[in-house]
Amino acid sequence: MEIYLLAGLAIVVVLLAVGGFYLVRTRRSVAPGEEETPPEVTREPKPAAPEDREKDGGADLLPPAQAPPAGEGATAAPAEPELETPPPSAGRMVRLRARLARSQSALGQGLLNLLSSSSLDEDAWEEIEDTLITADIGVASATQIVENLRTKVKVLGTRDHDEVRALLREELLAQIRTEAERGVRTAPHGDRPAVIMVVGVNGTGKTTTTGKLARVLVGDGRSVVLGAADTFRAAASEQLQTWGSRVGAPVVRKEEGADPASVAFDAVARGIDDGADTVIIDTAGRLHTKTGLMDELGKVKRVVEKKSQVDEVLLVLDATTGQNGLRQARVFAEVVNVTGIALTKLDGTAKGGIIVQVQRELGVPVKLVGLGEGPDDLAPFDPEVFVDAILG
Ligand SMILES: Nc1nc2c(ncn2[C@@H]2O[C@H](COP(=O)(O)OP(=O)(O)OP(=O)(O)O)[C@@H](O)[C@H]2O)c(=O)[nH]1
Repeated sequence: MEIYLLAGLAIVVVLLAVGGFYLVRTRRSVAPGEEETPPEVTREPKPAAPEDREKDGGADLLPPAQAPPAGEGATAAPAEPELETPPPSAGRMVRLRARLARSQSALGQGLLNLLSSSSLDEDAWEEIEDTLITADIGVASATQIVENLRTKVKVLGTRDHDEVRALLREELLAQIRTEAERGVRTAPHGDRPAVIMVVGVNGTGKTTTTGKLARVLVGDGRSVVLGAADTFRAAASEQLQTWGSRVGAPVVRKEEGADPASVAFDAVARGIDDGADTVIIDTAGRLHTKTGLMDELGKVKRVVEKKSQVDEVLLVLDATTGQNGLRQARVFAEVVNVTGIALTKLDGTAKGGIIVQVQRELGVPVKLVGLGEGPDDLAPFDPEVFVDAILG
């Protein structure tokens, strides 16, 4: 009997020892954090709910916050990309004044030297006019400025540097100021976002300006949706996605070659669904034929207007392209109702006079100026800051 008891006890001890050994081994093979993972967390990314896809209108909607960072496992919560806080629109041009002064002050200094010289003869007046024309101010405006200055200098009999500067400032401002409202219309209408179409020839800085404008608006506290309707070049949509990601603005995009009007429509639909303040649509601007351009931009506008009115059609113009750029601008103005001009690359040319000429020719104000390749190098145009930068 005792033998049976002892044998029973020995079996229990052996079973306990073997059980303990396996328990320890199993626990060691589990990574420390993993044992807390609830079983229902799956390794597969959750497919989008059908209603979400419907809401996106089938477009490739890639808001950055939802895209998992490359190389990370699907179990890890997608890291929120750090969003940038761009500076507000107010005071931007003042901050960029040094750039303007660098590119434009040779014009102002040349004019001031000529005007305050003791021998202000016919040749000097001709040289003043040539200097203005060389700065792309246009013949009509240059002639008018010279005529007005001649009269004033004669009447006042002045050569004093400060007085001459004040006269020139007045004349330049008179040419640059316009009656038309210079602010970009970005405020929503009730539950509908403001819609801005950005048009222009490729390479002028259209996509960059669209991205920079989104930053200006985000800096002013507005919510923005971007539409990559330049489907002609896949890189343009990628580029816009990057701009949007940096400030948390959703970008509505589709595959290369997709119908630009459908992207624009989806972008506005997304803007309405999201309760966004402003939708900005980057369009393709290849100048194939005038009819082709008219058809494309006309269709984009018509289709957008099924959802919401178009508040602004901003024409992007490269300041370094001079007369060629103006010719292109004329074509755009003929096919679409341009409401404002975004003049880019003003940091790269001394021909800031193009502002006067383009406003005069197209009858629409320059609303924005690009003063560099940096993300915040776009500013609402301020004529006084501009003229003061020219005159030093
Ligand atoms: N220096 C300077 N460069 C600028 C400015 N604005 C845009 N650019 C540059 O101009 C180049 C063309 O800009 P994009 O925005 O790609 O031009 P786009 O008109 O959209 O052309 P696509 O993308 O081909 O449609 C880029 O290298 C920009 O960085 C500016 O104000 N100053």
